[in-house]
Amino acid sequence: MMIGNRRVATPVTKKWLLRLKDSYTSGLRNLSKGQYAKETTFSFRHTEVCAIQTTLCIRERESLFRGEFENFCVSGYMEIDKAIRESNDRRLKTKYNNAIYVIKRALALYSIEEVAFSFNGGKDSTVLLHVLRAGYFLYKAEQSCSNEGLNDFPIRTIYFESTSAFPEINSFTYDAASAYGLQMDIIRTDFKSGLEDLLKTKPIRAIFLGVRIGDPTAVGQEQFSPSSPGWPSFMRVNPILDWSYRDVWAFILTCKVQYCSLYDQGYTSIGSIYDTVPNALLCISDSSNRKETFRPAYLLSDGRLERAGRVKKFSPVSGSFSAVSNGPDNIDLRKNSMLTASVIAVGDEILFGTIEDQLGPSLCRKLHSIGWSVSQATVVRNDVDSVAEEVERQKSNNDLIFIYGGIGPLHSDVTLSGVAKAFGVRLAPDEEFEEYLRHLIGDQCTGDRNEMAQLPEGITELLHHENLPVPLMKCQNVIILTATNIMELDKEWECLIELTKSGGLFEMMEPYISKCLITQLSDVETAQPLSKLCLEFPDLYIGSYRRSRTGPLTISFRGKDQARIESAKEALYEKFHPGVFSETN
Ligand SMILES: Cc1cc2nc3c(=O)[nH]c(=O)nc-3n(C[C@H](O)[C@H](O)[C@H](O)COP(=O)(O)O)c2cc1C
Ligand SMILES: Nc1ncnc2c1ncn2[C@@H]1O[C@H](COP(=O)(O)OP(=O)(O)OP(=O)(O)O)[C@@H](O)[C@H]1O
Ligand SMILES: [Mg+2]
Repeated sequence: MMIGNRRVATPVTKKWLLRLKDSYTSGLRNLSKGQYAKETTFSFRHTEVCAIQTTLCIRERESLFRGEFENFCVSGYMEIDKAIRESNDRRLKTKYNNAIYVIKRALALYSIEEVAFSFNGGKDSTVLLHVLRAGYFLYKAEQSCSNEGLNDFPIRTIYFESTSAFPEINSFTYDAASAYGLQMDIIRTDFKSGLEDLLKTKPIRAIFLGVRIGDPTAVGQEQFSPSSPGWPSFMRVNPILDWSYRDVWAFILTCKVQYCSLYDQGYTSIGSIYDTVPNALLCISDSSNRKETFRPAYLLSDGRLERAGRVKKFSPVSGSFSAVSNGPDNIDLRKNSMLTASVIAVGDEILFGTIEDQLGPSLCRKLHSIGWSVSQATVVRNDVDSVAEEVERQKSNNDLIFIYGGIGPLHSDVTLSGVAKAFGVRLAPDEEFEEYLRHLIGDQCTGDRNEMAQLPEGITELLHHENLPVPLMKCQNVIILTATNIMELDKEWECLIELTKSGGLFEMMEPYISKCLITQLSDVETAQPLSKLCLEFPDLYIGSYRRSRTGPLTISFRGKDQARIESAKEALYEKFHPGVFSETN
């Protein structure tokens, strides 16, 4: 593959490099030092080759675009079209051609007054801006059989401006609008009412959006999708719906178009200032001055993790993650909030009683230690439907589900199929996962290996950690553990916590505190006062249990507020003679 005057070998040999981070960062380091001669050959995986390719493009680009906004460099639609046609990225060409086809179809179906472009300065929006311009001018050229008089871009552009947008996004949007002569309608209300008002006064029937498969809002959408029930009526046109994260960056870098500067600071998908941080997967920490810097967005190797910088924001007040969804005043009072998980073990042997499940109880303790509640721990049979039914039941009632057992190449390893079925997707081969397996299993085993590399399509995130030989998997809110014993579980848990701290995988809550009292009082004596105590302290979990019918009764208090636990304990003491309770762990 020729990139500029350098040659980078595509991975023709079987020597794939497993450690993605190390291999490509060292590759890129070398490249940036300019040590490689014209014919240097690398053995890289396709994502790495793409990263190197984009780096080379960006370095050319940097020299072209210094001085960004003062001198916004305009790309003509002909240049865009030419850049794609001349590129040897076949996949990008296909994606581009499909998008142009969708745009031409839309323009054939609706008049120019009836269409609008929803533009917000994000990377997907930026791609759409250029593809839409190219599509529009190509369409017009076909119609009029000439290129003359084709300088204006008349498609109405709508921008929902918000005070919670990043200033960089705002200024990029305005700069792009003036550079490309966009006719902007600025709307300062929410999407729905803004669109309602707009559609009352304008004849808009179709809106182009930069939505892509993998965006949470893309679920169920096609290239032409009517707006949802309850929304004003229009057609959503999604020309880049099937583009991946890689395709987006390949387009931007191949066409050398400008994009918002935040993407060079580690932001990979941009929402509001309250719910977006740089993607921790791009973080370079400098231990000498304790400073964190971030690599640019186009270097994110696994596009499925583009939203890892969304939703959670580090809260300096509490020193840990908190949910900040609606603004700074809404900092979560984590003591009162509750997140629930459920735990599913897959294994006929546990149900036969041949094997004792130790992972479930350990996982429950671990979840409690990070402040999560466990709503249910179940064991299901090694059977696709049993797994699917249980996951389906639990996934909407819990924030997270942990599932283990039934992972591997054996006939009884049905967990992934069950998870796929629960989400209504199929299992599909995953190249990246297969590489991990190949490294782990070696080349002796071929048949089963491929089978194991099939993952629920479109919903699986691989959770990489350097201490894990094979990544864990997350399918929406289901985390699939591969541990088969406590030691392996401890290790996987440690990795999950580290990933959470660096990338906001799930939320760490205020841990639970518990206190236990023991007494020789009988159940009959304690029953009524305890019931009353539960009503007085509804925010605490107050339980009681015996380890034997004749031994002492244990009363446990569990909650997140030490003072409340102490008050409940005192309130219980007051209901009985002094000295009948003693404290234990
Ligand atoms: C022009 C436009 C049309 C939209 N139409 C719909 C719709 O029909 N149904 C819907 O649920 N959301 C609709 N939305 C909202 C988006 O699905 C989504 O909530 C929004 O783009 C925020 O995405 P983000 O959370 O990734 O930033 C629309 C948004 C825009 C800008
Ligand atoms: N504030 C907004 N104004 C206009 N259009 C918007 C706005 N927010 C979202 N959209 C539309 O929804 C699409 C999807 O938004 P999304 O945030 O997923 O992508 P993006 O902003 O283009 O890129 P990124 O994923 O990097 O944030 C946008 O491309 C745009 O068409
Ligand atoms: Mg965005």
